Amino acid sequence: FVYCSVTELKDCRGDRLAYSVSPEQEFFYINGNKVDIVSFCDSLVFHHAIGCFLHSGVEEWRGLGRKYCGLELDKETILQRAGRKNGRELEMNEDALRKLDEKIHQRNDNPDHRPWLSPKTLAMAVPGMFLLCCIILCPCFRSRRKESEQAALANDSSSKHSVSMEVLSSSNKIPPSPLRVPPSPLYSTPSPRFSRVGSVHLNMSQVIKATNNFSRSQQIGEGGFGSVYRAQLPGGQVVAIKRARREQRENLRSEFSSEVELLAKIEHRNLVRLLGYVDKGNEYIIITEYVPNGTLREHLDGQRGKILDFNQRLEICIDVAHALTYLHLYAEKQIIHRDVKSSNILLTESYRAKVTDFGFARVGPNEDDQTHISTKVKGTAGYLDPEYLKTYQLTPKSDVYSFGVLLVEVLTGRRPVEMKRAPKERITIRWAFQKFTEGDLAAIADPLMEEVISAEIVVKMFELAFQCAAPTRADRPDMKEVGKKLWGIRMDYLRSVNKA
Ligand SMILES: Nc1ncnc2c1ncn2[C@@H]1O[C@H](COP(=O)(O)OP(=O)(O)OP(=O)(O)O)[C@@H](O)[C@H]1O
Repeated sequence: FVYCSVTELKDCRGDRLAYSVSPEQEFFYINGNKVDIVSFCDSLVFHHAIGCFLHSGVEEWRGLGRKYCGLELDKETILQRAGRKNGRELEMNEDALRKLDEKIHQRNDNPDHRPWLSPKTLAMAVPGMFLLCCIILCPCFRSRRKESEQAALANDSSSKHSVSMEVLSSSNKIPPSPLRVPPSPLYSTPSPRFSRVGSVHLNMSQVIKATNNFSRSQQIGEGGFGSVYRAQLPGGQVVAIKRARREQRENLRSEFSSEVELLAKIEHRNLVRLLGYVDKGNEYIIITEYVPNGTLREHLDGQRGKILDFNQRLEICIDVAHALTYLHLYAEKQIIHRDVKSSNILLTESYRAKVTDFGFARVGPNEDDQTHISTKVKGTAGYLDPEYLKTYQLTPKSDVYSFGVLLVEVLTGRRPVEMKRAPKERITIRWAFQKFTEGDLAAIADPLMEEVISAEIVVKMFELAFQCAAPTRADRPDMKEVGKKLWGIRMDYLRSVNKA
């Protein structure tokens, strides 16, 4: 299934997306510049979400979106837009979009850029919100999301976008910078050599036995890397066994090395622990601790029974903030996760969070005077830092951006990109920010959350989310600061609950 053509997608603002794929090569372009697949898909998701039209080859574009970006382009929207491409409706869309864009996105190339939440914006927005929400949001949280909407959300594929990562070279092995806290004996690992990794040492036949020959009944999940199985070892220990997908094993070699090498170096209660691995012949298998209570995304979708209450959501966010702070600041080498998203957050029975999936993770800058590393863009559409997308410069602030998107996701219950929504609502963070500035908190809080929460608390959470997801990395706080702020919000929340 190969495209051998060049096609263009005109967007409402004049960008042109194009691709050219032959059996040997595939190229992706934005405005004539060759870009990598992640930038291309991110752009495609965005342009489609805002209701742009296809210049030609609707079916080709749909196939492309599905194959490379895990994106189901909505045929009806495309055709409708295509039919009206010179019409007034599109001009109005462009205009509205431009205004919204100017309002919420300070441009990266503007030296006078300010964070989305400047004190002035807040000064205007917060009193409005208090008036509108009458201090408490009692009725706001009570409406239930319709079942059909749930089904549509479940079908949304925005979170599936995996691209393999380059091998972590030995040049990435760095001494800890003087600014970084020296690793405690608890965190240090005795040897980076794979053969000594972890506490579980299984050979392939033991893995086959433990998984009942990779039986479907033991399969608990499927991701870009492959399938994940629950297995009980002879001593009774329950583990997760991740097996690379057959057809992708060669491509995934680098992702596998990356995940094993990085997981081997970390130990934190909010990070999934590596127990062992198998790298034999054509098999790549990672054995990690088993985390029994599903992913955060499944809980937000209501697929796991009881809906997460506000306090649980807050604690999960604090756990993730701690995990990222550890990776950025306290691990032996700075690690940038690069794929922070709700489906990579696993929950324990007591709803504590553990961050997983280090397939895209990278060691941070290795020189004291280096602020970033330049690298191909990897990650998941919707969570990707726009500055990293534009400059290819990776810093821990890219994880902070993704964390901001995650906070909005946790508060609204919506995925970062929801293609089945009206065009204005498809990019969740833009829609949420628009509603936030209008003071309409009731519209953005997750309707599945049924509690009464003080508007002040909700405002603080959204403020923090938008600060984390500021377009420019200099405007984003670091993860340690984010963790502290979340703690403060939790204290306020507990006080407000005790008072009530
Ligand atoms: N340690 C674990 N304990 C319990 N369930 C797990 C564990 N690891 C993964 N899973 C389940 O398997 C699913 C897929 O796992 P994972 O996301 O790690 O695979 P992946 O191929 O790396 O995915 P991605 O497409 O995000 O790269 C998860 O969504 C989760 O449901």
